[in-house]
Amino acid sequence: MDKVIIEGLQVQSLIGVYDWERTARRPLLVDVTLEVDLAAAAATDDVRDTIDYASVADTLERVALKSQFFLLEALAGAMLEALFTDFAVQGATVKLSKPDILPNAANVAIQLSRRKH
Ligand SMILES: Nc1nc2c(c(=O)[nH]1)N=C([C@H](O)[C@@H](O)CO)CN2
Repeated sequence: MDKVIIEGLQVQSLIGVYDWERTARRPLLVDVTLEVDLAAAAATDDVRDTIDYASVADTLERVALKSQFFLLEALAGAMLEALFTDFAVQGATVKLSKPDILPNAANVAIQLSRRKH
């Protein structure tokens, strides 16, 4: 299956389990892969025949900004829901990274994948 991919998209969200995390939004990084048939766009060279990755980025930024989840899993789930609502995708994977949160780790992340049923 063809894919539309965004890597390292920075979004802002109020997120975290602990009180000290719930006073201000923090930056998160999103990697997203959308499963979509790109044959038409490859043939027509027309952005109207594909999924515009700028619109995908807008959706992800909006979901992150308006939410106040405790867990990365819940935010990733909300992002997947919005992606399936806003775009004609067959499947999607969202990886959410929370950099600089564990002193002895380069990164922490969760990844959720869903397919259209
Ligand atoms: N699987 C997860 N584990 C943890 C999360 C999370 O979102 N998913 N979050 C936290 C805290 O909020 C963390 O950011 C601070 O230690 C802990 N574990």
